[in-house]
Amino acid sequence: MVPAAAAHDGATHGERLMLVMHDVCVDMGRLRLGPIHLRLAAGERVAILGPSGAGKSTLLRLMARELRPSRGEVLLDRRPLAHWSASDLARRRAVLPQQHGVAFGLPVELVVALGRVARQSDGRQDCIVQEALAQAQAEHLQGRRFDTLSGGEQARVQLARVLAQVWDERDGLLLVDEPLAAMDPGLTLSLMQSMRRFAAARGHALVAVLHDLNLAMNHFDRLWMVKDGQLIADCDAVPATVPLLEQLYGTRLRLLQDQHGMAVLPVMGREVPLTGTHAQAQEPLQQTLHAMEARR
Ligand SMILES: Nc1ncnc2c1ncn2[C@@H]1O[C@H](COP(=O)(O)OP(=O)(O)OP(=O)(O)O)[C@@H](O)[C@H]1O
Repeated sequence: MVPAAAAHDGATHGERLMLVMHDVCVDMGRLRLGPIHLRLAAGERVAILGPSGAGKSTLLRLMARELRPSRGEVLLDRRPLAHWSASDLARRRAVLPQQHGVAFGLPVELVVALGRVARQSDGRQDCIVQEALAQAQAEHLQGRRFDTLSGGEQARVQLARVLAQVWDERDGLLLVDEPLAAMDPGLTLSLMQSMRRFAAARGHALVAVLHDLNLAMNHFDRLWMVKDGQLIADCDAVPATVPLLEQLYGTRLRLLQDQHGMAVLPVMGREVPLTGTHAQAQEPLQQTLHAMEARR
């Protein structure tokens, strides 16, 4: 498909480069992810999109150093991730996995405080835990056992844990995998705004794996589109990317737009021919990319 760099070269507008992936590959069972080349600037918000099983979480785990690449290198602040000590890395970046697997009966406050374990003397811990719970709209869950909470309540406590982890950092990195999937629409919106405010106030970059196209289009600067283990596009989250999204999912999409933002709706029963197998499908894609190039 189209080289990702054709649409966006990442961090080339004078921003401070935070994370670089160079020629990264990893084998995950039947899926080979990569080679991936990516650049992320401090303070950017990027949504990772793609069909189920495409390799989105795998990409996030490589950025988090939860997985080591079989080839290539991931650099954070120009230093290979492999050279970071566990405690330095824990202070600099926080990871919210899709499945957090904390099934034991810890109190909510302790689950959030787990985000602070890399700090040895931390006089502000109790205060930060409280404030992180408030940001994640989970204050009222204090005193409860984590394993008695609903899915959406557990997700908010886990979100508070990652906020607490990078609470007093500058220019850190938040890596979150479907963080709002278990939330109702009102909570989804207010927690998305909370995450944005939190990241913006500290200069943190925010990278989120998402299935919600509307969140991606309205709250993120950039989209990384992953399909079959390949990064097929790296582009701005603007209406002109809708044809790319149709190619990504093989589904016709309808874009609605007003002064409040955009909505992207799948249209039933109208499949898009996939690029690579149908030459004519290349056309809207090329036009979109040329339009993006022209805007730069
Ligand atoms: N530890 C593993 N061992 C073997 N295969 C794996 C492992 N982890 C992931 N995979 C496979 O790699 C592929 C990509 O998985 P990944 O979790 O990155 O997909 P995804 O795009 O995040 O999917 P979803 O949207 O369904 O969460 C899948 O086919 C998955 O089965």
